[in-house]
Amino acid sequence: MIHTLTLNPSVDYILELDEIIVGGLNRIQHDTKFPGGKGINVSRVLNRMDVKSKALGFAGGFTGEYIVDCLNKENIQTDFVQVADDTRINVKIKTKTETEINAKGPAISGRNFEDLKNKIRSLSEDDLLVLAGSIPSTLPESTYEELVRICLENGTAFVVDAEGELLKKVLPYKPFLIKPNHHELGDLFKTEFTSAKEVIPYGQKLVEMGAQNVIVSLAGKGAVLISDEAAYISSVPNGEVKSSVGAGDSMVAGFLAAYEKNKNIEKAFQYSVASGSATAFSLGLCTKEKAEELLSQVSIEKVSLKGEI
Ligand SMILES: Nc1ncnc2c1ncn2[C@@H]1O[C@H](COP(=O)(O)OP(=O)(O)O)[C@@H](O)[C@H]1O
Ligand SMILES: O=P(O)(O)OC[C@H]1O[C@](O)(COP(=O)(O)O)[C@@H](O)[C@@H]1O
Repeated sequence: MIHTLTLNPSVDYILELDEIIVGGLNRIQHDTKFPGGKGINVSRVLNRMDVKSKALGFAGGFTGEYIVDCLNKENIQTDFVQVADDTRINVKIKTKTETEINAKGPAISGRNFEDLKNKIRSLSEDDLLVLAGSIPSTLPESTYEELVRICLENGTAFVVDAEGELLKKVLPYKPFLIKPNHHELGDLFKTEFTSAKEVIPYGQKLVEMGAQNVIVSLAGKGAVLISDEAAYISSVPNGEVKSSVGAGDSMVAGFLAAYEKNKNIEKAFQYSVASGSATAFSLGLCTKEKAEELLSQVSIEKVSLKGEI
């Protein structure tokens, strides 16, 4: 079974208004809240795609209760470690552009972390763990590395969607999939990208460092999948972006949902991009119907890499 891990979940509070007056009183035209955090978003999209998953992580206080409640109401199984402080609230301000204010999150005690490790220890080779998002500030940057070592011991495959050192440190353990966006990839290699093609050699470096499959998303400019066999460049559908919060997570969920059905990397990548765009074109996360409606607009070009690495 797929398990998702959100070490720093959030209540995502989305505020819509024409413009924001910094230092003034702003009245909101429309507001919504969602249970958020990258692993939770993956579980919610998987559920919409009829794939069962269990959401793990840390949750505390009234905000933690809200998240667990929302997930259970959607029929998503949860097994969160209860922490003393409140789960964070992340504010997403949608004007003509999107501004995100992500809070730090609660403190995690040594006991909390031990409890979580015991839950990861209970996974087997029939399971897959998705480790996604930032970690609470009280945990060290080696946290994901420590957890994927447990996966390796138990033969549990894993996927990582994280930035910087968190991501770098898990590569030697051979993640099945990683999904940096082009900014995160640029930060890793101290460079910038303007097109999908430019990303390929850097994706290949991540494959050399251990990743089995690397998806790099470039928002409206397309996406790239790189493995040791080939690279695929994808177009993205045209549409009006309503909110791109969770678009990256929808790509991870779409990829896993399709791969579980057909074990075909190229088709899973196409479904992944359609799912990301379906979320970008929605307020909230995509539905299966919306993702499938966009599928025919996602064209994939295969680029052979044999002998080029
Ligand atoms: N302007 C856009 N037009 C179409 N699709 C988009 C747009 N912005 C984002 N997406 C979809 O969402 C995916 C993830 O977006 P991106 O911003 O690159 O990732 P992340 O959410 O991880 O930062 C893209 O690959 C694409 O499928
Ligand atoms: O847009 P993405 O990258 O898919 O992820 C969106 C999710 O990530 C968050 O911004 C949290 O991100 P971090 O875990 O990296 O702090 C949530 O508020 C939101 O639900």
